[in-house]
Amino acid sequence: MKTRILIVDDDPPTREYLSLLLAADGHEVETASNATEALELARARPIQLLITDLYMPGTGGMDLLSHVRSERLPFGVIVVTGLGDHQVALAAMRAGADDFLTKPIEPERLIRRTRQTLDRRRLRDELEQLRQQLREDYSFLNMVSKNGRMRQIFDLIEQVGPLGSTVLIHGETGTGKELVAQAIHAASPRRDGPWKPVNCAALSDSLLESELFGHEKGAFTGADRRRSGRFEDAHGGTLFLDEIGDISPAMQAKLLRVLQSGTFERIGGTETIQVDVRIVAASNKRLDELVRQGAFRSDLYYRLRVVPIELPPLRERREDIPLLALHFLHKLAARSTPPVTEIDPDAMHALFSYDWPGNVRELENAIKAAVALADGTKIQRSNLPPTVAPRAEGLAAPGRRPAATPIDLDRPLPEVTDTFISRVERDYLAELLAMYKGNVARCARHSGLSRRCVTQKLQKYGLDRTRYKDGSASTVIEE
Ligand SMILES: Nc1ncnc2c1ncn2[C@@H]1O[C@H](COP(=O)(O)OP(=O)(O)OP(=O)(O)O)[C@@H](O)[C@H]1O
Repeated sequence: MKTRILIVDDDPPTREYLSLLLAADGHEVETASNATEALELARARPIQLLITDLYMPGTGGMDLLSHVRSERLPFGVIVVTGLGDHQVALAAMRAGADDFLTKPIEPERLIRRTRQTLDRRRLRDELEQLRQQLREDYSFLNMVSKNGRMRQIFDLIEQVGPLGSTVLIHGETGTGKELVAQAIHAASPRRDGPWKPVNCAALSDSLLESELFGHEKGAFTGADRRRSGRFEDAHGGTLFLDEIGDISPAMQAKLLRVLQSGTFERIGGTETIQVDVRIVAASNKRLDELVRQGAFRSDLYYRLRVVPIELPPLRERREDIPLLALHFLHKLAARSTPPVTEIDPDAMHALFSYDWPGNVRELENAIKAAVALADGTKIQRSNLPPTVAPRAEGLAAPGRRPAATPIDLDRPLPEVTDTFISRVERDYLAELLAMYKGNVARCARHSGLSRRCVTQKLQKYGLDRTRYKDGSASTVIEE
């Protein structure tokens, strides 16, 4: 479907020029000569982008912009400013413009920036949709996923949850094995009974045995009183045996006996105890491999894997990354002031591109860290851990940092804060100095600023124009 773009300018030749270029790029274009007409058109039929001149007789582009944003009209806005109108452009960005274009507008720049803004808008709309769907379609007992394999697992949990069969979950670390086990418990008639998890890898053989089966008073040194084990405690509920692949052959034999008979004795005791417990086991090691290597008993393996569940790693269900990221953001939002509720598209792109060896847990931790670092209500790429979003390359000499150059002077400003403005302005001036080899007059002419203003700003940012004379300082700015 073609995108509809509305161009607002009081100057007929400009309207004509912009319309021809954008129509040639495959967009459907409408034009308006003033803000009132533009608002009527935008309300009458949906548009995806509004490109408006800022200076028009009557209601100007800035007022049009604030109408659009206060009415929450769902389209992108690019404002057109005069050469050197950086302050005005920044004010428009603050008021909700997606980008600005400086006159005179070259065709190639118009097309590129229009496409960029449309892409960003599309991404933002998709995120908004995701947010909605997150609440409606994609959650299941504390889990979220839109991935086909995961949805099949959710269906399976619904089916086998009520049956009481033993379940064996396999998945890499952090893929959600415990959450799935909890969901099985929650989907069963035992949901009001006890839920008892045991991490089998964390305990030595003797401690694990006592943890699972309990002990009598005096059974071993330090057993000064009788203690019930997890099997007993889980009576009427679910026992979750995590990292089952790590238990020793001796423990495997003991466990098998309990699973076969449904009975056991406490350590040091003679009383046979019978319990009604559902077993859910999990491992990040492949038990079938361990069986093949002779490290895990096959009879125990088959007893455990009555219902096997294979959890896919996050990199094989990338469509879940934005969904999970927003899910964790919502969970954390209440804890931060102001609440961090958004993820910048660049940051989302980094999340989406990373391989997540630590799976969902690593993603959750990355979002937690980013929320703690976020300045404002949005997570930026720079707030993410460096493993996820590597910092800009650069083998800068000590005390120096690579400039953000070569900066693209046509790039839309992603986030408008005072520090950001200063950084952009400094990088912009450094880029100009490099381009014009330190010639202030030419920098002034290019930027539309007065020479005095350029000189003042160079002083403010500690930029020494003489260092750019021979062209060698083009990539380094003194900190
Ligand atoms: N589909 C999901 N939706 C929402 N949260 C999830 C999902 N999967 C995992 N999580 C969250 O990710 C974290 C790790 O999940 P969990 O502890 O269940 O993984 P695990 O596979 O048991 O990890 P380990 O292998 O280290 O024992 C938890 O905080 C969990 O709540």
